[in-house]
Amino acid sequence: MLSLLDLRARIAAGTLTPAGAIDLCRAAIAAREPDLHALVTLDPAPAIPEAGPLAGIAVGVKDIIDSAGLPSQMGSSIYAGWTPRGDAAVVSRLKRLGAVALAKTTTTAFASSDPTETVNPHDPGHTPGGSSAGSAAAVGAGMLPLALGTQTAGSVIRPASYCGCAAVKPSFRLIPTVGVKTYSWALDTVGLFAAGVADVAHALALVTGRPEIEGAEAGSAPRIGLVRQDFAEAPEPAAEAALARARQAAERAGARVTDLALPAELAQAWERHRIIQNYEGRLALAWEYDTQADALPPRVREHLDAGEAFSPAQYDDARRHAHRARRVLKSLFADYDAILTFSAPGPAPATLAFTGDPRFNQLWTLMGVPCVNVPVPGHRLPVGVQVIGRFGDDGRALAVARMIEDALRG
Ligand SMILES: NC(=O)CC(=O)O
Repeated sequence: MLSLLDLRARIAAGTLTPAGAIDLCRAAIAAREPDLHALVTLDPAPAIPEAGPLAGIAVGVKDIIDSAGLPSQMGSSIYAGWTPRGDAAVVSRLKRLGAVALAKTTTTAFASSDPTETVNPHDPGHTPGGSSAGSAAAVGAGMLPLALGTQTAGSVIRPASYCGCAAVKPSFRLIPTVGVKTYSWALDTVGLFAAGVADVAHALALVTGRPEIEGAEAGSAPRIGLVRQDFAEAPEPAAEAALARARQAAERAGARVTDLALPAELAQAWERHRIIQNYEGRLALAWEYDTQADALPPRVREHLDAGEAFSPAQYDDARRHAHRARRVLKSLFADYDAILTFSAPGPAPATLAFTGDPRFNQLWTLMGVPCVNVPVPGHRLPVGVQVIGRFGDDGRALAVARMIEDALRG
């Protein structure tokens, strides 16, 4: 994969120019994209700033996030050719840092769960995951050093796990969603994909203007709660093995890892995630649903039909459960520095018709807490584990994730 930090170091050392770094991506895209189908649009002649902390860094932008002058097609025929005038807030920030919005990456329709044409960079017979399919695949394939995604259920962490790259779904609203097509205003979170955890941390610190995110320390003996989320169906053996390896690596690095059973309030919130997601999705996509329902692919249609059936009382009840669970989780974090759990039920499923199950992700999206995917080496197809921090403690979550990543690589 292309490391953002490595490219920046070579540019700082004068052995690579920003234009040269972009050319490296173009060459990798030329080599891999014909088989991968991760990109929707490639900017033929983007401005390439010479200066800035992200000068020379090409970014993939999920096709529900606006980049001025490039179409935002939402993975749907309804928006074929739709081209926004301006940048989404996060894209504008990246450009100000010197980055180049080189390509729009594939998304499932409206960031829901219908498949895209993108394939897994490690095996074309397997899904790359979703909904941020193209971003995860492009970074995992070494075509881009940085990509933007979004997560409403598991759309950053799960595809990163399937494609073998690092990713962060930050604390809720840490990155603005202005200029991002909304599915659920209570859940949608902009996330980042990059080769390794250090690359992701560097990008998040710059994008948010918070250098403390990159400077945070894991501590000499971080307290890690190992959470199995037993309320979700059991994972596959490969995910179990990855979690066990990550636990051993964390303990080798000095962490104190203890099994943590989540209180009932968390399971109750977990099972109500879909009510909030689809009730809000039905309202957010009212124009599309009311005027062009036949153009919606089957899974989006199914989710919006479900949203149509939920009452305001059910929605309000789900939000009360979520609020209660956030309070319980906050008190849990008094005794832990991070949580370690599954990123996905297993390796990428051997199909292109299904983007995978977000059952190990959805609770944490609803809780609004930072989640980091750490690739775990040793499997033919990538399997990741998820490091989760308390709300607003993105730096420490990334530091603990980095500690585990280093120990796994050691
Ligand atoms: N947008 C999402 O998070 C949906 C998913 O997890 O597949």
